[in-house]
Amino acid sequence: MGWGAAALMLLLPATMFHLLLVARSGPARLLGLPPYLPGPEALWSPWALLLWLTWLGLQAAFYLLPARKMAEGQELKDKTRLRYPINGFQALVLTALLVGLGVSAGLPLGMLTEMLLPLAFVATLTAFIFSLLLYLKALIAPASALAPGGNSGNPIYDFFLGRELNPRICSFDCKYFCELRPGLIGWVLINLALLVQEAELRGSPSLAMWLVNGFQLLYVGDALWYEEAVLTTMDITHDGFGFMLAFGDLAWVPFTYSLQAQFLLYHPQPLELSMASVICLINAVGYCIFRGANSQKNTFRKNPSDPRVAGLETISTATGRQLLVSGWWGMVRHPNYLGDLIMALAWSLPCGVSHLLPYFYLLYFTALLVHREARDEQQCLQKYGLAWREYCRRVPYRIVPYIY
Ligand SMILES: NC(=O)C1=CN([C@@H]2O[C@H](COP(=O)(O)OP(=O)(O)OC[C@H]3O[C@@H](n4cnc5c(N)ncnc54)[C@H](OP(=O)(O)O)[C@@H]3O)[C@@H](O)[C@H]2O)C=CC1
Ligand SMILES: CC(C)CCC[C@@H](C)[C@H]1CC=C2C3=C(CC[C@@]21C)[C@@]1(C)CC[C@H](O)C[C@@H]1CC3
Repeated sequence: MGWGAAALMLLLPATMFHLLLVARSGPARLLGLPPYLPGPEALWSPWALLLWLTWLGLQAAFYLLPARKMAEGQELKDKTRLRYPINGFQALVLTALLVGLGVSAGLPLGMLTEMLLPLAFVATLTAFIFSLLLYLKALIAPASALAPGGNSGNPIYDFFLGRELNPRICSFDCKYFCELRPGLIGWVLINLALLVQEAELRGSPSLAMWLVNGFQLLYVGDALWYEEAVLTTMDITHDGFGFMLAFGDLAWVPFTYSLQAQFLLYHPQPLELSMASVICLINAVGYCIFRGANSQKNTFRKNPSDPRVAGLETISTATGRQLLVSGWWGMVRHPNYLGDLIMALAWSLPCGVSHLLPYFYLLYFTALLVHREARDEQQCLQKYGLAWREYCRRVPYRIVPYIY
């Protein structure tokens, strides 16, 4: 258990650095060796540390600004509910304004692309230090504040999974903040810097770069616009906050999810307008399924008699909650994952088919969602018992109709 966690703590950062190095190498081979091993001078930069801490501080300040709404989380073990500010989209807009002002005043945004390696290094370092502090904080937390997993007694495993469910400093919720702000907004900022750098190098950004930037901005904008929905995800309601999420949120998301744009900067790809239109269509189909499914479930969970969902067929469960068996949730048991995967494909296609590297996200994400789906099934079976079995009988496919 502990060995597996230790191996992942080495393997995940190593994979991220491998991707960063390979993306800028000539052959850009996903499965090849990295072109060189970076020395300390390539990884460590006090400027990167300063920039990273400023970024975290800025996003924390945006988090603390008055919110348009305060949302309540799920009921906790001690029957209380935490309150969360809904101002993530506001943070995105404020960041965009600030960056826009900076660029018009001469800020060399494209230079950020030269700092990706040291920035990824300080983000990884922060994730380690932060997880250690969270582990120590959990030692003095009451038992009711601990997560169901992550408290096995094996320190390495617990450090990796995270012991406390909702670690907070006063009203500042560390996990909720990290899940949506610095990483997701950082991802689109890195994409933008890559676009600016491409314009500087080649006169204008390529069509492929525009598509990748546009699609991923839509995804991040959507996540922040529907921020409240994250409060019902297993990351917030079930998982502790440890190295896996801290590293995932702060380092993995910004530095590996921007891989397609990184690849395009160093390996420009021609893209016909007709092919670009097909890719836009694929992204639109994926987005409609993803958003349609997520909104249908959220609307239903908030108010089952809402006219938009009142006509859908349902199964009653012993808990008093119902499960949808028609509409998006009657097609497969995770229609939102299907939409997300179709979008992942559309993000890679602008990079052409000559390299496997830009398809890394699609491969990793398929594995992540298959694993996540299995965990969710387990939890739903525990929660809903026979009613869940009936749902599985009525809707036999998990993610892809007639395939899986
Ligand atoms: N880009 C990325 O890296 C990632 C993206 N995602 C995306 O985040 C979003 C959230 O995903 P995730 O948190 O995994 O899970 P879901 O949003 O799919 O939520 C699963 C929960 O939905 C409820 N549910 C399941 N089936 C039904 C039904 N038939 N009717 C009503 N409710 C049902 C159950 O909870 P209950 O009954 O308690 O309401 C279940 O636990 C997804 O769109 C996913 O694609 C997720 C992970 C990573
Ligand atoms: C480092 C590991 C391999 C795994 C880390 C996993 C994390 C990167 C993801 C766990 C759940 C996530 C969610 C999102 C981003 C990725 C992480 C943090 C979203 C915020 C993406 C946008 C969606 O609209 C909502 C997602 C919720 C879960």
